[in-house]
Amino acid sequence: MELAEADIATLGMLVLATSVGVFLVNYFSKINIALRKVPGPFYASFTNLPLKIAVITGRRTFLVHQLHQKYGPVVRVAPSEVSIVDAEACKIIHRAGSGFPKSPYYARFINKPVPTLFAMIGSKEHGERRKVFARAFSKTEIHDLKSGKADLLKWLLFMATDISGHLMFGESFRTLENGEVNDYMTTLQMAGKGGIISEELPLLGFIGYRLPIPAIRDVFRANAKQTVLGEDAIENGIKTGNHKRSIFTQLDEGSDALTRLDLSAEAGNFILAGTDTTAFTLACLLWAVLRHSSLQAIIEEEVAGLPEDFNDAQVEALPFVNATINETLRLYGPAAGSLPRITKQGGAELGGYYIPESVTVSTQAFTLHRDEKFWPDPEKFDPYRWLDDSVQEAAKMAFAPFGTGPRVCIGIHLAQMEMRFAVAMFFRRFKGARLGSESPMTLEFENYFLLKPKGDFIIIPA
Ligand code: HEM
Repeated sequence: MELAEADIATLGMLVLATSVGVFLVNYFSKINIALRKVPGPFYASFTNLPLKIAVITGRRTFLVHQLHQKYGPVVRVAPSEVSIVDAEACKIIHRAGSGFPKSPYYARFINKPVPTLFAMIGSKEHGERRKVFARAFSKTEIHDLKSGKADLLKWLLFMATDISGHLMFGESFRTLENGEVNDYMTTLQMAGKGGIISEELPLLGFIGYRLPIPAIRDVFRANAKQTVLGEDAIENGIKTGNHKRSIFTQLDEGSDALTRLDLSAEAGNFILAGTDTTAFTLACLLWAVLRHSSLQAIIEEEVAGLPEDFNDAQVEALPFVNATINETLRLYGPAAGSLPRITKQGGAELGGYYIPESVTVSTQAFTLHRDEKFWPDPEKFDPYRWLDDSVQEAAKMAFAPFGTGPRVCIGIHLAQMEMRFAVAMFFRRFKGARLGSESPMTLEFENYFLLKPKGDFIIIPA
């Protein structure tokens, strides 16, 4: 017994000594000394624990936003991570040839031994892969490809899933028709959360993957399963010949170098990147508009003027519909959290501070989109601000819902077209619809990389 107590005491001393050692090494490291001038909470100079806890509880973007409100546009959020929302500095970090590669953080979005467009780090490798997909995702090609009570988010996810199926595999998943969540959707919903928690807490990921409790185990297995489903869909498409009508037939020079493994990895990532993003944005848009009957009336009037067989160019010409989509992306953009990059060799001067090399610098549109310098009364959902010419300057400096520079979203035209069509169709078909009383009064989000609106979004047709 006495021996056990002595052992515990020794162990305690060891843990304490190790913690003090780690603290001292971190505190007096070159990076820490260089970053001391960067404002931020004291803990950030020696631990990333509060940030980690925020990540695994789905609150990272909001913690970082609070820190910016307290400390300004450049904030140290962890020993070797600085968050930057100074508009000029964000441009420096993301522009072509900036020398700030994506951080290894993006590896959590792949589940294959091959990197994908989204996760590639090297700019040469990324440039080559981007060229292969550039034309297929261009506005012209995307155009040519398209030939009681309702749970809004569910139906929007059905829509986005079916469109993704069409584009990636030449075949719809038919979830809209069947009205049922399929295996692919359940997997997608879990993949983001499972991947991020496993990356932050590998031991929990390891145990979760093996737990005999399906509800928990499936969350940690979703990433791997999503890849298998992607492979199956590609194989099926090839067998049936349907893939000939998919995005993968529009590829440019260099596509010969893509293996079957590359294709299914890219397909898996495209579906992940393109499904929830558009569905979440549309859910927020409909929620925000249906809460303001005056906005609803203007949109209903605009879309009522479209011909029966309207096309995308005609919806793109409707000022209020487009202003409303932009305003939704500003306030409720689904990918507005941190986009981490690594500082280049020799470090850089960003937002008035010297940041040494090899430090993670993350920028977040969530905060940039609420900067009063550019967006007066920033928390107000106000599509009218987009009808004023002066908004152009603000948008150039501080509007980046799809990212900017060479890593800007490749699906931007697809997403915008999908959202324009969905808005036009909804407000033509469901004139006078209203939100059910179950719907949330204010929007709150769960943040596992994407910002997913919380709550039931119930629509009641007129
Ligand atoms: C409202 C809808 C969407 C939003 C807000 C959005 C947002 C973003 C953002 C912010 C990035 C930059 C990430 C970074 O720099 O770290 C990005 C990249 C990307 N997005 Fe989207 N996205 C949307 C829809 C789509 C769709 C429909 C696809 C379809 C395939 C897609 C595929 C991708 C890919 C592959 C990348 C990586 C591009 C590269 O690194 O070259 N996204 N997206």
